[in-house]
Amino acid sequence: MKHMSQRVALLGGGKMGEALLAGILRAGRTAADIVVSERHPERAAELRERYGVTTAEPAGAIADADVIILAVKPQDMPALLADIGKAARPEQLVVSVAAGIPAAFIERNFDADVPVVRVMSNTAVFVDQAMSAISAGAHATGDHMKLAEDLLSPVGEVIRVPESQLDAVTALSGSGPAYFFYLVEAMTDAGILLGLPREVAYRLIVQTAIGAATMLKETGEHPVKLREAVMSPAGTTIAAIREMENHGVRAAMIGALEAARDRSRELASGLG
Ligand SMILES: NC(=O)C1=CN([C@@H]2O[C@H](COP(=O)(O)OP(=O)(O)OC[C@H]3O[C@@H](n4cnc5c(N)ncnc54)[C@H](O)[C@@H]3O)[C@@H](O)[C@H]2O)C=CC1
Ligand SMILES: O=C(O)[C@@H]1CCC=N1
Repeated sequence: MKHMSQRVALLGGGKMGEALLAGILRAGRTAADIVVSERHPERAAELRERYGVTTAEPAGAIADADVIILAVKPQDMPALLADIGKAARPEQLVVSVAAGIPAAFIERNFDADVPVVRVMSNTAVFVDQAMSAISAGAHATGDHMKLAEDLLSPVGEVIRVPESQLDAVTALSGSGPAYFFYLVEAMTDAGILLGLPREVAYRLIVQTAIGAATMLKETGEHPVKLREAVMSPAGTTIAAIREMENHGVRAAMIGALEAARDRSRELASGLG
């Protein structure tokens, strides 16, 4: 089936759900082919109004779907699977964007052998600059993985990883946008401390971040080389880098991402 005519059921209309909905509509899918299930009525109404999609309860939403996207919080996944476990069919593809929820957990909540592809994406889906990693569950074939790639590639980059790496992926790129927003916040505060108006500081930093990311992506140079090209001997940059090393910023980042990976692992514990 041409993937653009596939019918999609999106279960969970929150931040990631809306990012994906907006993205797949931008990619050319029609609202008529998408049914959203969102348990908060006012949120469901907002999505109907904004995107022209229909909404339904989970079991109703998946009835005619070719692809079922699970975009609820990990803690809400067991209840959602209880709602759709008997209705999901082997000819459908389930795509779960939930952090930490193993494909095997999702599979064993279905009566049939339903193919599951896990995805760890991020909110940059909103601007078609997402980083998505996908992993196959036990019943997912190469065709299912291709289907998931076709769903996600219009909204960003897609890579395939073993499911065992998805907790680390969540720490790096799933949560990753927040680390950069946090850094921008801190640098903006520094700009204010140094006497710049907030909006000037913010504009300087955001464009510098875009420039640095573009240099990393387009030059293919190692970040150490790119950093050394900025660091003039006895100059301003090395003065800042020394302070960062003195404050253990590098170790803090490593510890922070390890904590995110550990939390992703914890999300799976106690699922039953
Ligand atoms: N927010 C992010 O940047 C990212 C989130 N994720 C994952 O995406 C999933 C969703 O995260 P968010 O969108 O941030 O959460 P959210 O809380 O914004 O959205 C979840 C939505 O699902 C709805 N929901 C819950 N149970 C439901 C049910 N049984 N039927 C219908 N709707 C139901 C909630 O009302 C809520 O609107 C999570 O599993 C998260 O781990 C993955 C990558 C990035
Ligand atoms: O913070 C979280 O748990 C979700 C998963 C990755 C980004 N947001």
